[in-house]
Amino acid sequence: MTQAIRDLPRLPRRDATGHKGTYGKVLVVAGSRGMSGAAVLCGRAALRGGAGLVQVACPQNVQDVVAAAHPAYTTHGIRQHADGTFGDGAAEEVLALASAADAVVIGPGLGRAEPTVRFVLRLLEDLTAPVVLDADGLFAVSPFGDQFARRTVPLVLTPHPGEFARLTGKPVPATDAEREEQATAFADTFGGVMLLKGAGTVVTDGTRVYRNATGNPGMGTGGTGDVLAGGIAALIGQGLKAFDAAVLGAWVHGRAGDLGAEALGQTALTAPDLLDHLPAAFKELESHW
Ligand SMILES: NC(=O)C1=CN([C@@H]2O[C@H](COP(=O)(O)OP(=O)(O)OC[C@H]3O[C@@H](n4cnc5c(N)ncnc54)[C@H](O)[C@@H]3O)[C@@H](O)[C@H]2O)[C@@H](O)CC1
Ligand SMILES: Nc1ncnc2c1ncn2[C@@H]1O[C@H](COP(=O)(O)OP(=O)(O)O)[C@@H](O)[C@H]1O
Ligand SMILES: [Mg+2]
Repeated sequence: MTQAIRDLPRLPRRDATGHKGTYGKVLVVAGSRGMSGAAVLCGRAALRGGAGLVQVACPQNVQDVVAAAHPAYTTHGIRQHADGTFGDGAAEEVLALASAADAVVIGPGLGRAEPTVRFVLRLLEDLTAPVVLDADGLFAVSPFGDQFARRTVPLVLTPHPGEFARLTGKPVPATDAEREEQATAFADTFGGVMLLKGAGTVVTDGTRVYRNATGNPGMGTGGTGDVLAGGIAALIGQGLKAFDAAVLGAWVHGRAGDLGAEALGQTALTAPDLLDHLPAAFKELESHW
């Protein structure tokens, strides 16, 4: 194994008397017509990540498809525009759901139309639970401005290099050193957690910097990032601080990818295979309880 488990944040042990209320309620705000899979992968990852309860909020037109993809999360069909994206008034519906959430993921598969951007901005204004912002959620805040700096509610941004470039307005960082330097400067300025994905994912809060060594190029396949976002939210829901959840989430996600590649090879690996290998990756962490 490339990184010692003892050097990672500890996976919270599950108390003998714990119950689903103990392990966090995760709300996934994701999906639109044509991208229901992003919501499914994220919701399933939150379950695999150990969340006590997972709710998936998606536009009405994809609710049945999302619900049919897994029996263990609940789904909430939110009002929509004619094109199958979150509609006018959707933010109020989602905020009502989020009032009971311990962590919220916003972004996978939302789309990028102007009303969706406004929807995301409205959620970020009013949410009081920690947020993992990914994919089209990141698009909505790009380029990243002062209005998001020093938020009191924890915010974890999980861009891939293309999304990071959109956030910063600069070209994609060319070297590992540049990735680390730009990610750290970004996190320092906005006061949250930056997880810059790709080979050698960097996680930083502007002061601490973790470079992840698990994972492999087999993970360069659609939907693997949606799995990561759901997993991090689940760890926040179990009580980890945002930075620790991002570090442990990156490690276990990459480890699932490595176990998946051992079993299946890199070429044929798909995002659902990561979900299937998360149990073995988590068991490695549990062996250190
Ligand atoms: N089943 C589904 O419904 C899926 C939906 N997805 C959604 O599809 C939408 C578009 O997401 P995309 O990420 O494709 O869109 P983007 O246009 O943001 O990113 C794609 C581009 O980013 C750049 N990029 C990505 N990784 C890079 C790296 N490591 N180094 C350098 N450049 C890199 C590349 O130029 C790539 O073509 C999002 O809403 C996303 O959540 C995806 O998550 C895939 C699965
Ligand atoms: N060569 C690689 N080595 C390690 N991890 C990788 C590699 N390529 C991709 N990944 C991982 O796969 C995930 C891809 O996320 P993302 O680009 O958001 O995918 P999607 O949006 O399709 O879900 C990230 O966690 C990234 O770190
Ligand atoms: Mg992505």
